[in-house]
Amino acid sequence: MTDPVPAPTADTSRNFFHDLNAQQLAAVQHGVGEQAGDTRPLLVIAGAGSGKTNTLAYRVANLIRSGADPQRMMLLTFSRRAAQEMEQRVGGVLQKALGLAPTQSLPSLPWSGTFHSIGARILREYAARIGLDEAFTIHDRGDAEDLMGMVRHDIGLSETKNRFPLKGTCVGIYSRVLNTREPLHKVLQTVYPWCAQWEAELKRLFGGYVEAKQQQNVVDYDDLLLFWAEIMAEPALAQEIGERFDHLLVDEYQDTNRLQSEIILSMKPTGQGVTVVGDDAQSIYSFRGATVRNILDFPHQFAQPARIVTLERNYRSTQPILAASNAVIEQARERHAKNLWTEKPSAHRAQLVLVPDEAMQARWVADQVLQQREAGSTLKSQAVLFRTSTHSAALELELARRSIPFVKFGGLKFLEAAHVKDVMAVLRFAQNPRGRMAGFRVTQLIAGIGQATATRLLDAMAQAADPATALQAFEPPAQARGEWSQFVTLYAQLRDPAVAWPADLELAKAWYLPQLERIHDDAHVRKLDVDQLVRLAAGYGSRERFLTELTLDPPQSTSDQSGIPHLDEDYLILSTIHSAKGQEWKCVHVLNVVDGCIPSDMATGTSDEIEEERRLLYVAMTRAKDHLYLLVPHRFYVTQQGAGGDRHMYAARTRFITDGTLANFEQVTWPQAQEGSPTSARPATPVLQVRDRARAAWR
Ligand SMILES: Nc1ncnc2c1ncn2[C@@H]1O[C@H](COP(=O)(O)OP(=O)(O)OP(=O)(O)O)[C@@H](O)[C@H]1O
Repeated sequence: MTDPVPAPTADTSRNFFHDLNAQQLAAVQHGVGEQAGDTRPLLVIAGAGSGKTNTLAYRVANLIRSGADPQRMMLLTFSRRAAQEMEQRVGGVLQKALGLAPTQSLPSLPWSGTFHSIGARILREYAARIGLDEAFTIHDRGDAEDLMGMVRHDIGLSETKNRFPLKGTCVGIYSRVLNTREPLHKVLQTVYPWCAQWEAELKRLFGGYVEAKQQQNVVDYDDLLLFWAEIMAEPALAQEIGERFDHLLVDEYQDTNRLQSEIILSMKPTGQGVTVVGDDAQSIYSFRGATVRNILDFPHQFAQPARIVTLERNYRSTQPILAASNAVIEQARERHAKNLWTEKPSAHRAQLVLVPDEAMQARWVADQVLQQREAGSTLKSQAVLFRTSTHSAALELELARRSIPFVKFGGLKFLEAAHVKDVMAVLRFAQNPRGRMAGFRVTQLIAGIGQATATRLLDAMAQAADPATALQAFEPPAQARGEWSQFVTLYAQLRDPAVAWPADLELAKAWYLPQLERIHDDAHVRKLDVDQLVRLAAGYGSRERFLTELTLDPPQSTSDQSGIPHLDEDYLILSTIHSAKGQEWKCVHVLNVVDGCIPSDMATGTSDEIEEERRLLYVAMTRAKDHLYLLVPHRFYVTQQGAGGDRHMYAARTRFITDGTLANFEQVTWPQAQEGSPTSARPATPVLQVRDRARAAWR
């Protein structure tokens, strides 16, 4: 139980609002206290760096100090990290404003989290009422693809004469249909035209996939939203759930999809108590089915029109950086108009740095990062951003060569590492004995058990009334007998309710480490991740919560990656633009600001895609506080080109920085052209294409 929050006094009110500007204040006070009669839903259009996070935290704190019950607030954020940060900030604001002692406990927000994790909680609570077994486990994207691949194979689609779409593409299509609420044929037509001929087969495949999930009692990411939306389509349940919450607040609303907006609407059809915050200019997740329409259409979706508050003062960037960013976004086709302004003057314009190629780009960035550090900026206050994870390869080499520590976000994720998946699979298989994917993975870790035996075991389990008993009774091949009986013992321990979390993870680890030694040469490196998993486990109340939360929002990095420094050290941030969302740094470098990269050559099909690429560049630029460098390599590796291309092409500056907007940038060419310097001119046409020859030798 948390202590009740003391009632505000006139004095604390003055202090409370002291830090906010007029627009932020309007958002914080809407419908609260004297304005309680205003029941309109609230849309906060928050320009980049305009204090969105702060404003939302203040609003939540203001609601609590005015008597709202934190247990009856649902706060939906984009990541688990954002939810935790919000809880801390709200606590901080309340502590400061109400003069609470540091020892006094602050209200927690039990219903804050991502749409998917809150969806998982609702599903578990309501499982019995919607015909779901509450022991369900959750498939991440990798598992979903594997299961789709199995069904694809089982129904004979992997042997079609013309190649049938790969399992990853099939999951992509399936997920898009669910999240956008569009019919299959439309999704095929608009996003996957090369798969349109397979419509009938895809339908059959998706039917089989749904069937398989149900048999195994697993749900995938999309089901968490879909089932939640379906619960909400049932009027009695919708009313019951809607009435459990007085306030529904959604952050990063620009990156929600149709299903998510349907959920909000059905929970609060009148719009009373609904607050959404976002910036249509920063919508960058349409590849996941997000639609910028949600934020554009929000004002008119409820029984009463919404109040719109626009935050236009930017506190992050200097005036020249903001001017350059505004110049990029002003050319967008459709948006909620706003005029971002700042009071931070600076003599430094954003720089457009022209370099000969990606190797020189890496050198320039490394030089610049060190110079900035000499000038007093820590490495942590600097970031290098890029469109795609692979684009930092040359830079990573250069940084390693110069011993500059860095951490990369947006590459291989912790949970994608094979050994982490192995341990998670052991826990999941114990949690849900019908989960075939986890079962396959785990049983094949046992020496002497291969695919055929694993299939025999899982079939027996699927047919049994009690799958765990079927596992105990299973007869393995003679050569696996010893190892098998160890596993059977472990499995029984993991299913024993007397074993309290996280002791079961310790048991799983003790069983797994010898397998790890046997399977991987670099077991000692991988063991660090397993240790990390055990450390993480302590933060979760139960195995079920651990599995759910980690599957939905995994930690970002693995020890496989080179040079993860200790957290107390200084290190440079490398990040994809997508993973840089919501963050800010003193100095920001953006790599490969060329056509073919931003916009990506994979995304130039439709004007919607181009618009999203423009917003991506805008998001990258608006992360910078004091210094912004956009790098334009002259020669650039492109992924899509006609036959015979040498895969490096002469690149042009991104189309989003037009000639008309160039005045906002300082152009720098590096290295400066010198007589006879090899980099001062385009290289001559090569006499010999050794790479072509090498390829031709195998044709
Ligand atoms: N009223 C204020 N006075 C002074 N500084 C502020 C105020 N509001 C916000 N800031 C500062 O502005 C910066 C940007 O805030 P925040 O990170 O919340 O922005 P944001 O709107 O979430 O940005 P984005 O959408 O671009 O990620 C932060 O450094 C924050 O401390």
